[in-house]
Amino acid sequence: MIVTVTPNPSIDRTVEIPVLTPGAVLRATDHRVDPGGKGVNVSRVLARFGRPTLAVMPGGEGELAALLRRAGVQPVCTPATGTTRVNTALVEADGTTTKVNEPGVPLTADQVDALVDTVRVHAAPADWVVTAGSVPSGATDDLHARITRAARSAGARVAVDTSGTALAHAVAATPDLVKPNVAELAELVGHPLPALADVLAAARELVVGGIGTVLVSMGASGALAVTDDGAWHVASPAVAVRSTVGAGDSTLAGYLIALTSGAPSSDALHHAVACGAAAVGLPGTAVPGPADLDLPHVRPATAPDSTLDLTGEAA
Ligand SMILES: Nc1ncnc2c1ncn2[C@@H]1O[C@H](COP(=O)(O)OP(=O)(O)OP(=O)(O)O)[C@@H](O)[C@H]1O
Ligand SMILES: O=P(O)(O)OC[C@@]1(O)O[C@H](CO)[C@@H](O)[C@@H]1O
Repeated sequence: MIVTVTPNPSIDRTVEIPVLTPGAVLRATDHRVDPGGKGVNVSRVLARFGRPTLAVMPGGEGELAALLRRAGVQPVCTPATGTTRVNTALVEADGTTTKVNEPGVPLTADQVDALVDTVRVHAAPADWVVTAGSVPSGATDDLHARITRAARSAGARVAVDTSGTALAHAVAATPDLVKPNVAELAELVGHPLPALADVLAAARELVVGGIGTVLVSMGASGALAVTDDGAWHVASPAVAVRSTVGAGDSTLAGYLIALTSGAPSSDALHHAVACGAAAVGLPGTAVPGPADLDLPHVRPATAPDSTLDLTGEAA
């Protein structure tokens, strides 16, 4: 069982437009609504792969909980007052995505404590707890670190996907896995990472500091996994990009699905990249299931090629 935690969940609204012209009245060619938030998306992928999962999140039994149940995910709602935020993605015909994320429902100190306590309870029977996304106002930037410590004290392994100061706090709590993208990792280590060699060095630094696995998603350049046992890179296959929203969450879910099936890190990374690539081929925040994967077209994991230039990815 994998429990996910999304302190700042969302309803994701995607509007497809031919091209984004600031200041113009744009006519949508299509639109859709998905449950959203990083942990929520990980749970949705797990559910599509038939894996048991719970999605812990602040909020009542409203529209988001109903959407999640329809997606086969059991929500665990913790106390919060307010309406779930709506995050809007404007997706152009070439797949370029502009995202507007609302701030979300603020939490009181008691509501933050209730979230952490709920995680502790549900972490006890879990193999992994994934805590991910932004920190809502009212909570402090050490929220994912607190959740990491609570889940670990209950015996679960912990994966974190967040950014900025919240990621720095989480790293100090040494979770079992972190999943930054290149820009997030660069901010964490405090310098740009223009080549795969730089990303590898930064990831190794974290592993030496006590993080079990650093899984770096690198957009069109695929993903890198670094553990105590080694480092592997898997390139992304060429994909017609429909929407990149949720690709990182699908990558993390794909990694954990394979790992908890007993796969070694190299094969887990292969599965992760297949899931990420499948996600970008789907509209909005739609997430992949087994039938969406094109495993034969994803190249096997190799030792990272230090000369690979990542310029073009956010470095
Ligand atoms: N343009 C692309 N072409 C092919 N694959 C892609 C592309 N963009 C993303 N991917 C796949 O999706 C994975 C995750 O992408 P990315 O690194 O952009 O995640 P992210 O920044 O965490 O995204 P998000 O926060 O929106 O979930 C990549 O490792 C890759 O497998
Ligand atoms: O505002 P945050 O919490 O950083 O990110 C929220 C979000 O952009 O992340 C998911 C994609 O990873 C979306 O479903 C959601 O809208």
